[in-house]
Amino acid sequence: MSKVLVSDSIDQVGIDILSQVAQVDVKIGLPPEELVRIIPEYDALMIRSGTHVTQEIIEAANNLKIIGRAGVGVDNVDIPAATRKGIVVVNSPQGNTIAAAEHALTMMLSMSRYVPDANQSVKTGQWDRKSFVGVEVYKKTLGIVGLGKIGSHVAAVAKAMGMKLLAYDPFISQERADQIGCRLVDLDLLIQESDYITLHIPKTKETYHLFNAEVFAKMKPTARLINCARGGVIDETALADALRTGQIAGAALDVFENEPLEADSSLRELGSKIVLTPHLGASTEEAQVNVAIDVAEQIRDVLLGLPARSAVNIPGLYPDVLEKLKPYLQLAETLGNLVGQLAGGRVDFLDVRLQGELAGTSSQAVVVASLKGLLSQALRERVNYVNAGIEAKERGIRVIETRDASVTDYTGSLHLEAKGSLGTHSVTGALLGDHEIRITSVDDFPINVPPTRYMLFTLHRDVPGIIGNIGSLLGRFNVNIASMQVGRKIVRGEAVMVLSLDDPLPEGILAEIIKVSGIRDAYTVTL
Ligand SMILES: NC(=O)c1ccc[n+]([C@@H]2O[C@H](COP(=O)([O-])OP(=O)(O)OC[C@H]3O[C@@H](n4cnc5c(N)ncnc54)[C@H](O)[C@@H]3O)[C@@H](O)[C@H]2O)c1
Ligand SMILES: O=C(O)[C@H](O)COP(=O)(O)O
Repeated sequence: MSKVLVSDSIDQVGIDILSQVAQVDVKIGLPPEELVRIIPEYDALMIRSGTHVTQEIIEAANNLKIIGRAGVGVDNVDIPAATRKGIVVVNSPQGNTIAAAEHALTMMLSMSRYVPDANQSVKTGQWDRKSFVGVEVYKKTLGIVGLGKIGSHVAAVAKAMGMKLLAYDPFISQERADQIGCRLVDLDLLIQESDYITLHIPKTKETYHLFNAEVFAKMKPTARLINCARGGVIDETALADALRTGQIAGAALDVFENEPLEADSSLRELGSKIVLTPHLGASTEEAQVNVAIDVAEQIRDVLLGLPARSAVNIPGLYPDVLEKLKPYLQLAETLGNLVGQLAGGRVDFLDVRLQGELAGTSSQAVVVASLKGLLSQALRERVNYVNAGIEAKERGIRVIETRDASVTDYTGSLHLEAKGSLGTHSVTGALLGDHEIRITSVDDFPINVPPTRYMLFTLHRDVPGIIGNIGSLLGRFNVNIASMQVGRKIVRGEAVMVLSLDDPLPEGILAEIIKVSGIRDAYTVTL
């Protein structure tokens, strides 16, 4: 039975789903060295933002197939290391959208009306109505940085509260911003004109300390900043200075560069100018049920050999695409394996040509499947849909994709051409009505054979006697021929012969085959 480690607190509904297919161990708050020690036992790891899945942990994770992040942000997982190791990483892109958006709005309002401080004052026996005179958000300008799922929901609610909306997001179209009712502007203008700025961006190289001393100097002195996205997008030391010196009026933070926030952080000493919560954006009952179900189902599926619906490191393999392309992916893997062996080791170029009906489909998954097949001889079970692209890149394989919808020999066909240590070779394949794979050309010679485990390909002159000579040679070595076919472009010109064999070719026989008069070249392939 598979084993799943749950190392952050997740809703019981997730544990129940995982328990259908695996032994589930819940161990929260493990020190990193303990995680490194026990991770080899596990097939799957389920986390939230509390567990940092470092390269060291991934390298030790010799049985791990999937890391499930019950939430959105995967910046606490070393994705390149997981990808290289062939571990699929999944998240729940939408399960906590509403919770996070509502938390940002809560922070905006409670900061504006001093709710946390007023509450504290009443609870400590006071009745102070003078110190907590707030400001309204109505008719104020809200600058939204990152107009994705959470930013868009914040925009919809803020609009209903009568706020004017500005947005900065270099990856969002004007049309989308118009739909949401936001004026798309550059970051500088947003910083200068906003009364409130709310951040809904991921933490990346580009967004690290995006809000820094220079930015605070440009903000209105009455402006307030909200961050329910990720710690690290704000320079916290510069923010504390800006609040202390009155450069800006307030801040409300749910996320921090280091979590838990250090006990002596200067952010804790800014009184009513700042509202702080301990990363509670996703902490609603509804969101926790959503993300636990979403991610536990994906872990269960992957452990059962099914695809994941929200993998962040499998290019192009969305469930609907996958369902349609599944038979073609098998074709691509088989042809990739075949052309890789014909081209010899050290392939440095692969052309993936999608023909006929296939030319109209999303090619990314077909390319990944072709690469998986191509690399399977070298990497065996170490290569999968997760790491095929990165492995190919690291081996310096240049991949190009071409499309030719005009090819109509079969409904859809795939042509792969590879250049390797044995020169440039190509294969084409198609699917029959029942999804059976057919190899339909080798080095542009037309054939029609199903792939089999052991195959022999020869390039020869189309003259009498060759087929008989090869047949008797194989007979002498006790190799049984299951089927044989010749493909040629012109009579008595060059031709290829394809033999399906019941047994692998014994050592040394290929050299004997090449010596047969008329044979130019011979290749043996194991699929
Ligand atoms: N506080 C919490 O508990 C909590 C909960 C959920 C999500 N989050 C965080 O909120 C953030 C947003 O989540 P989402 O679901 O809306 O993600 P999303 O992917 O839907 O939206 C992110 C948006 O940021 C934009 N973006 C990327 N780089 C940018 C840049 N340099 N400048 C401006 N915009 C940029 C993208 O184009 C995208 O539209 C994430 O960091 C996520 O981890 C926090
Ligand atoms: O990215 C997210 O989904 C949020 O930051 C939530 O994090 P959490 O699951 O640790 O609450």
